[in-house]
Amino acid sequence: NEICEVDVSPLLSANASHAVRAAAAASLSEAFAKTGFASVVGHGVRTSTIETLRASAVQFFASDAKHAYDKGLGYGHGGYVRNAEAGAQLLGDFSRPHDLVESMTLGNLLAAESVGGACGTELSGPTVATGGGGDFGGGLMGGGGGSGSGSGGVRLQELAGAAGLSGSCDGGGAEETGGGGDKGAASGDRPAWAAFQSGDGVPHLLRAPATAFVAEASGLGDAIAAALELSLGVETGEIDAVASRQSSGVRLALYPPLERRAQPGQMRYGAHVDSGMVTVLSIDPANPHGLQVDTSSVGTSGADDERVWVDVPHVKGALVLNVGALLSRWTGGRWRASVHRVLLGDQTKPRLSIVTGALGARPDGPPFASFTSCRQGGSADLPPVRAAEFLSERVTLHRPEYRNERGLATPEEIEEESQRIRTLQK
Ligand SMILES: O=C(O)CCC(=O)C(=O)O
Ligand SMILES: [Fe+2]
Repeated sequence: NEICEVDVSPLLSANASHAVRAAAAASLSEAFAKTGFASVVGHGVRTSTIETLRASAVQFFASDAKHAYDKGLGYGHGGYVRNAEAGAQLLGDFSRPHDLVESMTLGNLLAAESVGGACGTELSGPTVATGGGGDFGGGLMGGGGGSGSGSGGVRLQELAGAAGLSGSCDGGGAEETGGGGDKGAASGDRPAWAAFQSGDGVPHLLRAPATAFVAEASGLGDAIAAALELSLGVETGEIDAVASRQSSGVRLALYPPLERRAQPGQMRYGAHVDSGMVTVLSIDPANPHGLQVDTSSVGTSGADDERVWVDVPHVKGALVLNVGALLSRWTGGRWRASVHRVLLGDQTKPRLSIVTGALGARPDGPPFASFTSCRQGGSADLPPVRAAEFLSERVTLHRPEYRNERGLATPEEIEEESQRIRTLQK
């Protein structure tokens, strides 16, 4: 398989020799240069931590209480959304129905580091995803500015009450799926929904497992920075001026079993490139198929029939890392932001992805074109961009309502916008 497996443990260890670190950096950098993707082991996240978060997420999505986290604002405001993402729009393709995914975006899990995210967004304005994840998914899971979670308490309580959640929150299965931590809070004389309200927008059920996950994944930011330094010759100071090494958000994406046939052209996640720096993905071991990467060199403006799709293999214990559009720009295209998609796969089974980011763009960073060592000095250079603007625009691009929100009515207007979008990344 063309998706390389890389052991990044030397990049996380202070004890490894320079030669060993340089070799690991070279492997990761090669993978990012070739396909933009790597299956990474030695990443520092315990299997039990991933399993615990996975079990809690399954329980969360199985519960009606998830609707209390839907702010009613669609994608880009954090919290829970369903059928509210259209990944193909990130490549300027407005012809497809929404993706068959529901997601819960949690930002600001590491309060002291609230701005870290790697996933793409990390912005804190109300128009941006508050969750971390960074680029995840489609895009963005940004690091998580956390602002979107304010006001939560009362509204969540009202919503939960209105939704009649004061009984059990399980809907048939939550108790069995276990994850542990929350049963105590959801039993006894405390209404079940109360368990979902603590933590200012982060369900109690998810807070500890998601926080453990991002904390353990935090070494990956250093690993990516080390790879930039050792393999691409980027200066440490330059990295830290535009990027944060700590992601604080998570995006949980559930592709539910299909109840009816998908519409023509519909996918679990349409072909897209991620938006931010480096996305970190835990693939569902119970339903690992579906994620594919375009290994052709046609890039973002290629036609569908020119693409060469390769399955991203499920490597036990590995996390999948992939490069986003912003980091690709900033490395002068040396690291590729590859087009990828999630096919329907086994539609009878759910598929649950856990997404965060490693290395996030600083939301307050200056306009930036590329690292000095990666500068091409020619027409191939893309102009400087401010991460905050770049990422928030891409957050809104996920929204199926984008066309209407932008007032794009005629085929010509849509085509013009599509072409503009395709020039946003290398
Ligand atoms: O769920 C997956 O396997 C990948 C999803 C994805 O590409 C994304 O969230 O950016
Ligand atoms: Fe993606």
